[in-house]
Amino acid sequence: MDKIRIRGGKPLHGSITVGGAKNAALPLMTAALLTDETLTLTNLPILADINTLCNLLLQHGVGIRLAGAGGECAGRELELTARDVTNTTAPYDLVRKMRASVLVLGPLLARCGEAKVSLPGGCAIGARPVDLHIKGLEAMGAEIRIEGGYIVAKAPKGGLRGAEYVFPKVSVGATENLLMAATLARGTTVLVNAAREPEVTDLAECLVAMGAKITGLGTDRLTIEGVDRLHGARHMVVPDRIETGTYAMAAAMTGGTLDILNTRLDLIKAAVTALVPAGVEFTPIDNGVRVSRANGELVGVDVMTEPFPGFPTDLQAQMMALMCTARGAGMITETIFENRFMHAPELTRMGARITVHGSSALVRGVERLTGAPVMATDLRASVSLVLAGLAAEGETTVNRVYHLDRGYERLEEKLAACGADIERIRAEDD
Ligand SMILES: CC(=O)N[C@H]1[C@@H](OP(=O)(O)OP(=O)(O)OC[C@H]2O[C@@H](n3ccc(=O)[nH]c3=O)[C@H](O)[C@@H]2O)O[C@H](CO)[C@@H](O)[C@@H]1O
Ligand SMILES: C=C(OP(=O)(O)O)C(=O)O
Repeated sequence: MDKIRIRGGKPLHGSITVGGAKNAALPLMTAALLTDETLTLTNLPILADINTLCNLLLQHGVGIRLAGAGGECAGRELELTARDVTNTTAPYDLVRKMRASVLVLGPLLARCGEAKVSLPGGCAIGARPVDLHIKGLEAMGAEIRIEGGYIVAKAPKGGLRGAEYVFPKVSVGATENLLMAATLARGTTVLVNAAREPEVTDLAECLVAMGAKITGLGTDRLTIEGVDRLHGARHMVVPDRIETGTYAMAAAMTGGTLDILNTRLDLIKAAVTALVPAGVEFTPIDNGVRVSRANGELVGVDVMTEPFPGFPTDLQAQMMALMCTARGAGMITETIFENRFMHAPELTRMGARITVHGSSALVRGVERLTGAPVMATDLRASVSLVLAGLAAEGETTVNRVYHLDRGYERLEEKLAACGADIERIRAEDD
């Protein structure tokens, strides 16, 4: 397995270009199942998760063509054409690799009237059930049973029916699945307490470009009037706000200045609201944002993760790494996932002072972290260890970096170009 070795203590200076959001690109790709025409996605990130979903869509019969993969992010295009859906089963071997695979359920059911999708199962950060996806589709008339680890779903005669569904808790994935299913349902669907994440809005905008009738974009109440068919479209994937926030924290933690390009400040408002009192300065620049420390010192702040527009859980681990070297203490409360502090013991190996009590972690800043061998446990935990390594004194080795490759494109290259001493040790060279 590849590792990443970092010799810390070098301030980062330069510019980093952010890619399209993984968490937008994945649902957008599954939307291709809704039409027999071509959906072209631009600003596509090249990531392990994108490959995994390509493999799943290929076995459903989707034709896929990647253009311009060698160029800058904005030049990347993926053409997806589901002229015929030849297979409505999403097998365990592909679904287990990535939870977002469950997003084929709504589109398959809406387009083909049936779907058999492996349960994605639990994962490191929490149990992550899919009950809301299932209940919402049942409200639209689907008959669903769980059989042999699969969700086996059938639409009623004549197709899914519009319905009102009130989410008992906010779910990004369930909102996306139901939104896609509703575009081809008979009648009107109203999704209440829907997720408002920018990636959900990006999906809704793409569906509208494909001919869907959706109102309430960006709000927690989405109204979808079903249409008979959708057509092809060309859509640019929204910039990755989590990648943006991660590099912003890298600049602040190393005491450098980064221009983060191809992104939008409005996507990370909640992070900015937390980071400014922590001593981070954000200056809007052309096509992005400049980030540095305001007065040389970071200070501890309290942060609670919440659904958008609150502080994103996908930036919680990075925020914890930042607070490890801040003056004073801060409390981080995780309200979305029940097991998302696995980076805490690894950060502690680097000298951090963190006490976890249930869903809260008290982080007391230390003068400096020291390099150590650490283990990545999930995607954002991994990158928090990279951030800690960049700020630490001495050498850090992050093991199991395949997690990182799910969500960060050319991470070590981007950081090295800004002065980080970071390299990937390939398994075969180790
Ligand atoms: C590919 C993608 O976009 N992943 C993101 C998406 O994951 P994902 O869509 O899986 O996350 P959800 O918003 O669905 O999960 C939020 C909470 O709801 C719970 N829940 C969810 C569905 C359900 O049927 N029942 C249920 O109880 C989950 O266990 C979790 O506690 O949103 C999360 C929350 O912003 C992010 O951390 C992930 O990076
Ligand atoms: C948890 C994440 O992704 P996923 O939902 O694909 O596991 C993430 O992007 O941080």
